[in-house]
Amino acid sequence: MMNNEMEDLTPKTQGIDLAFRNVTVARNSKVILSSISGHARPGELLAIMGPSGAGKTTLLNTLAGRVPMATGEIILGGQLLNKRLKRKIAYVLQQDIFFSNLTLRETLTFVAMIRLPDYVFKEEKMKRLQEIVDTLDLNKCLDTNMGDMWMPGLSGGEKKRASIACELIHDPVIIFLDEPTTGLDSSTTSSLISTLSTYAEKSHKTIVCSIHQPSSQLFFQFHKLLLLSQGQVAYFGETTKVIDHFASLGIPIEEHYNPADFIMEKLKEDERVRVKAVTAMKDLQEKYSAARNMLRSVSREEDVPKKPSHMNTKIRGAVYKILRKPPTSSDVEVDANISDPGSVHMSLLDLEKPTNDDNKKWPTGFVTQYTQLTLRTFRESRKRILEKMKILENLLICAIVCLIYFQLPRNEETLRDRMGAVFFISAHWGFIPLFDAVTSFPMERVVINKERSAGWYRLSAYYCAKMTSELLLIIIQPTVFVVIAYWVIGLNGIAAFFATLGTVFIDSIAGQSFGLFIGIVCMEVSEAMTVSIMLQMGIMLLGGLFTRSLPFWLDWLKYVSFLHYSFHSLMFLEFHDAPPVQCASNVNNSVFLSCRETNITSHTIPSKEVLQYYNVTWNYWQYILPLLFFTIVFRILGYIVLRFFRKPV
Ligand SMILES: Nc1ncnc2c1ncn2[C@@H]1O[C@H](COP(=O)(O)OP(=O)(O)OP(=O)(O)O)[C@@H](O)[C@H]1O
Repeated sequence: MMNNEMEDLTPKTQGIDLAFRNVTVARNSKVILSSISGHARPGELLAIMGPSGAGKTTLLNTLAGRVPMATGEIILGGQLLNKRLKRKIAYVLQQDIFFSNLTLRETLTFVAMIRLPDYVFKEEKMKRLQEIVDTLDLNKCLDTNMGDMWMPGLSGGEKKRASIACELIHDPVIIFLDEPTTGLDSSTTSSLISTLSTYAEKSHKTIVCSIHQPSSQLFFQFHKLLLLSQGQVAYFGETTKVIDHFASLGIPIEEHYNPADFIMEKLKEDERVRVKAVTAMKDLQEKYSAARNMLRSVSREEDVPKKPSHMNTKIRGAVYKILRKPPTSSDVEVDANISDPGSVHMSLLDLEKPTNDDNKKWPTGFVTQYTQLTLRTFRESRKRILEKMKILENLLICAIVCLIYFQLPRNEETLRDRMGAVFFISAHWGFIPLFDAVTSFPMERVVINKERSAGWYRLSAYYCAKMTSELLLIIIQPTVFVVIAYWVIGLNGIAAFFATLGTVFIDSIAGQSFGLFIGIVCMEVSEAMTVSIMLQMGIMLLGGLFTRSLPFWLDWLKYVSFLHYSFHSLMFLEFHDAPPVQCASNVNNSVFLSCRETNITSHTIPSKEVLQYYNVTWNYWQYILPLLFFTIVFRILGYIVLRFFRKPV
């Protein structure tokens, strides 16, 4: 059970009022939300309830500033929602989105380090983290993997609490939760809602939470209720007054009936009840809106103290009468003045003056973000890249290559095999990181989008971390492979060995860059895989092993294949300054001039001639520089696509 003693949790910021007026959202000419108004104060837990498809998630997304096409007013602490305020909102999404390979401790430590400002010492950050872990009773699963549908990890309830912990860490002023009880058993649900309710009261925070159909015990833990039906307000007010309100509309809630169940059933089953409830709310809100406008015009006139305003006093009296006596018998709370940015909340505006820290776009600086993201990506990727099965697969492939090409004699008959071995090394270590990278972006896209939407860090910090944290990991396997295969096959000597190792690293990094770019452009694993397989075929064919002379109109294509450069640079290393290659036993069949010349007795082919025969006519750096160029260009292009074409909402 969760720890309801919230004393430990010492939030530094007080919550602020939330008010929204006439929020309307339409998509593809379909109205999803129509003129939704309401408000919540610090210390209150507001429930947004309604049948499936009523618009709860859309409303929460809109209130969190994530629906650009929404119209209406959203006012936080007296100010219209802006970028600065958006960063103070915590939004716990319906799905719990995490990196599955990280433990809860690693996940929460990352969040604390990146979301709490740089001026807070690490010890303080960890203390705050521990308070939240205690409050949400997450101690016993700190070292469990987050997990996903393929890998066992935290339970549904623990994951939900972990999502909430990630949002509470940065001490938000307002918290939105989209159906936090989905998939939880009744005792976990009840414990979660009572934790939220206590947290709202004790820490004076405003909490808005969408919920399907709570039990009656749970229902009354919410201070306020906004009932949605087909995108319209069917009730807004105190939860305790909902029964009286429906009774006043001629819809009495039967005794011992769960009010949430009753209302939802009535709204769903009987269109007349639905229309009645919506119309009553609309009338009520229109009356209050008119009263508020009158009040506002009176206030404006009074700002110009020219004439004594006994007329105004009369109007005021009338307005207050309307406000005191709503048209239904219940005291349904309607946004009378709290949502008015021009009146009461002007005072809050002064209290909420942005500090220098508030004005900062990001909670932490680039260095902290880069360091923390590098650490997290390294931990997450380590388990993926150095997966046991992958290591085994590569060792097996290495063994097969060693058996096939074991101690190749250096003669003309085996020259083709030698070339095949070199091609295999360059293709294998170009494509393994390519395919790994192709799937890595689409797989982490959901997590990154969630974090980018909430403004956790700069895209540049994430991208640089992603580009550098995996470098060390992607060169481990080719190193093992080359160290073994190079000597078993019997390739060129020691100097060429180190150059080959370096070239294979660059090949792998070029492959990874290309893969990352495809992954960013496609963003869906299946689409990215299809594109990569098609490109792999093209790259292989243009690599230089299968085709020596391409039609002139296709010949240029080889220059856009990274494999062309890696293969040719490895060929250069294999035959340049290398021991001579013995001519074929029947020199008349030799393709090399040196072997066919009768006056030559050595019967060896100079390296230069071999290289020329295989069209390796450039020097080493002329092959390596384009490879490096590819690496850099694809990384830059990847960033541009992510930055401008893959923006989260
Ligand atoms: N992009 C869209 N285009 C068209 N209709 C949409 C779009 N997004 C949502 N809707 C529709 O808007 C309505 C409200 O969706 P929303 O997800 O907000 O409902 P909800 O109350 O949260 O539902 P649930 O409880 O099932 O999660 C639904 O009918 C949905 O089909």
